Amino acid sequence: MAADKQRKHPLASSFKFGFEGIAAAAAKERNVQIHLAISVIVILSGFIFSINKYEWIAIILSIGGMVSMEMINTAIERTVDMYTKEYHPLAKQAKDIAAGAVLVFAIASVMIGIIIFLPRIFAWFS
Ligand SMILES: Nc1ncnc2c1ncn2[C@@H]1O[C@H](COP(=O)(O)OP(=O)(O)OP(=O)(O)O)[C@@H](O)[C@H]1O
Repeated sequence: MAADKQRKHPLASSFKFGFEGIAAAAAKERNVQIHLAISVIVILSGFIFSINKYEWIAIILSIGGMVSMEMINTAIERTVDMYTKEYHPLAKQAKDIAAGAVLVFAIASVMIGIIIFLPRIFAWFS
C-alpha cells in the first residue's frame, strides 16, 4: 500500500516525464528528426496553399500520429535492446512489427498528403 502510494507521481511530473521523452526522442532519434523536419515542410505548405480547417485537422492528426508512432517504435526498440542483445526471433518480431506499424501510418499519411496537396500543386502549374 505504502509502496503503491510512492509510485504515484503528481500530474505535473507525468507531463514533465512526457516532455523529457519528447526532448530525448527529438535529440537522439534520427527518424523522429526526419519526421519533425517533414512536419515543418507540410505545415508551411498548408499555409502556402491555404488549406481549409478540415484539411488542417487531417494534417494535424497525421503529424501527431506519425511522430507518436515513431516514438513508440523507438521505445519498443529500446526495451528489446535492454532485454537482450542476443539474436532472438521474438525480439525480431517485436521490432519488425513496431516498424511495420510506423510504415502503415506513414503510408496513410502520404495518402492524406497526396489527396490534400497534389490537386493544388497541379493547379499551381496549370
Ligand atoms: N535482438 C534481436 N534479435 C533478432 N533480431 C533483431 C534483434 N535486434 C534487432 N533485430 C533485427 O535487426 C534489424 C535491425 O534492427 P535495429 O535494432 O538495428 O533497428 P532498425 O530497424 O535499423 O531501426 P532504427 O534505424 O530506428 O534503429 C531488424 O530487422 C530487427 O528486427
